[in-house]
Amino acid sequence: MCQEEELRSPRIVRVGLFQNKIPLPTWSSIKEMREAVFKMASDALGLAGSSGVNVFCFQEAWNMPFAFCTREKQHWCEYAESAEHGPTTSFLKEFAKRYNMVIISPILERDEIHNDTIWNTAVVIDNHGDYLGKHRKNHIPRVGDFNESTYYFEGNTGHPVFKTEFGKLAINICYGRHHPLNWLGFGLNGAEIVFNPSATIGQLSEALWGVEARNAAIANGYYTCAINRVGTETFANEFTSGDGKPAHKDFGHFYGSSYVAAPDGSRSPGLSRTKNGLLVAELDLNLCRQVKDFWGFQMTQRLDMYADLLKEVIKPDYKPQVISKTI
Ligand SMILES: NC(=O)NCCC(=O)O
Repeated sequence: MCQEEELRSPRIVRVGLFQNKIPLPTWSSIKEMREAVFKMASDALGLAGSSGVNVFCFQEAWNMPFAFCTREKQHWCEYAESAEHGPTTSFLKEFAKRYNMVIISPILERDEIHNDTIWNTAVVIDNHGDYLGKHRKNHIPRVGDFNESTYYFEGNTGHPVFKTEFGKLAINICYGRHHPLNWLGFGLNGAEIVFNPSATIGQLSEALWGVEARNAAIANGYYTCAINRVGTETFANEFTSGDGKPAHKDFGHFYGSSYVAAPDGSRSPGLSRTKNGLLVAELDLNLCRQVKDFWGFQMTQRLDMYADLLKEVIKPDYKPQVISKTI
């Protein structure tokens, strides 16, 4: 619970987390899909705008089927677009300006300047409708049907924090939530809210979902906003999971359950496991410093000691520091 302070006024920010099913079957044309998904987004953004949301975030790869399970290149790579000037960013700029709202838009990015490379990228549009910057997913899964390394490499944008009129924001895309150092990186750069746009399924990760972003909020003294995709996506062609089981056409159930966690360990209820939804939560950013002052996790974190350890561990001739009884 955030306390009143003598010297600082409350810094209230309203966040909007949107989880959505794809509105059309996966085999629809890209043009039809784009039209339908943009229509759905307009409604969600309108609702967020009328609810006074200051920062809105979509789920990972929100405007396309989560097709990476198929390992097919044709069609799916056509969804990739410029972060700066692509159709999705152009579409969202208007809404950001109209509703005075920062919009975080995780998309499949195509970087035409660098040889048409493809990335998993979150685009940040500021509340004046201007492109502010982008972050590329740092950790790419190689687990189950999450065959994302077929499409793009690990990101090369570090741990950027976007300074906005509504606080210092960062984005830790999906699988990056399993990496405590990734969360730490955004904290070290001063993030006050870290969004975790995701696409993950029941059998794989539901047991971890409520723990990881919440723990990151506690450990790093910032708010976290975990947003998961929702629904079951079925594809035209069968694919295998490399586990000896029969080929199949669907990925499993994306279980939604988006939520917000605070640096004091409290959290919001989660959205539905099966339905689209917009979670609106009001945060007082002053809580970040209050929790840091109280617990002292940052003051006691001994970065120098861990920096030395990491420097040693990455050496090819590193010998693990194990002490055993010699006879
Ligand atoms: N999209 C993505 O990174 N999913 C990986 C599965 C998980 O992290 O739960």
